[in-house]
Amino acid sequence: MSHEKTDLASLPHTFSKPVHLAVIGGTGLYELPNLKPVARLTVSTPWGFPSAPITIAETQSGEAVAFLARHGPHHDLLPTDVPLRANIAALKKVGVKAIIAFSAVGSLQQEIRPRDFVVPTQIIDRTKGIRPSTFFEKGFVAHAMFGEPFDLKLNKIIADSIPTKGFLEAHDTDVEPILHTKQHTSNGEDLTVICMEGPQFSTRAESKMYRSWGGSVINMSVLPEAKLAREAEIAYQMICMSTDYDSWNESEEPVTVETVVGNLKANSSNALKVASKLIEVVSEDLRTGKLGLGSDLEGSMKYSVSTSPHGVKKELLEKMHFLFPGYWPIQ
Ligand SMILES: CSC[C@H]1O[C@H](OP(=O)(O)O)[C@H](O)[C@@H]1O
Ligand SMILES: Nc1ncnc2[nH]cnc12
Repeated sequence: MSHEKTDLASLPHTFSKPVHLAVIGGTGLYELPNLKPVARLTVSTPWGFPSAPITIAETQSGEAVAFLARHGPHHDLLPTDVPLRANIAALKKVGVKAIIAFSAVGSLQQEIRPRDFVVPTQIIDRTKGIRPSTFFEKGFVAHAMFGEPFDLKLNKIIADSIPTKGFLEAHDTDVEPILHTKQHTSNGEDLTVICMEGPQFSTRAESKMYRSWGGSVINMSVLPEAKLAREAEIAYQMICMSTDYDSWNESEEPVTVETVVGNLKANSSNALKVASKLIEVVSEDLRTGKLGLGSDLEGSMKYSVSTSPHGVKKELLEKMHFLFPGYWPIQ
């Protein structure tokens, strides 16, 4: 169902209830047109403004979901320039406990075909250390756990709710896309997303090296987004939408934006289908607390701090209170 187009600028700028679930849209996914937008929030954070105002939309059954376009509504932010701390902090402020993040990726494996979807379980960092990657700073030191970079409960909900075959639709071809999950790989192996800096794509040698490292797919977006969500105690899972075979596959032209864009339309419409299904399932879980989504992260950062809070500068603690109200008393 596509919803009548609403003039987003005319929406209220406040929303009184906390919103527990967020969808981050990547390349090709700039809105959730099948949901009814009910508010558009401009959230100022100690780390600046997010990539775009956050749209609050409602499902037919009245569940509220927050939507944020990672590269801005007109895709004018390079992967390196996405204000990730502001994005995650703003979502935390509206009450988000779980994030489903979509990303257009290159495939590093023959069996992951363009237009297939992948739910990764591991990450390898190939960014260049030029993206601010933590909410903490000199004067207040903390170390979040990141051995499992994605939320395992969210990962399982996705694998249980979306069938591997028969759910994603073929568009203008007869090849039906597949959803790849760790649960459905023959040997239960991790599916690994390599995160590179970009904005240029990889060389063939790099692409082959990533394959030798066990990489499944490659993008420019999962880090530090996933790290910041973990620090903010938000359950986070990325859903990767394959658009190309990157540069390793010598029987294909190395990836170009044209190839990526060619597959985006089919991917975006499948992403909306996946998002609609997951919004219902995850919202219900967050409402009933059945699986306790996000609950195992609650309070985790309180015990991850190395600095004694007594000597910490007041301004720094005030900044931290934006994310963790009440964790460390301000004297
Ligand atoms: C346009 S291809 C490269 C671009 O696409 C992906 O963006 P996103 O993850 O936001 O969908 C990839 O990470 C690169 O930023
Ligand atoms: N081959 C690729 N490398 C990095 N990011 C991508 N996004 C889509 N395709 C990609």
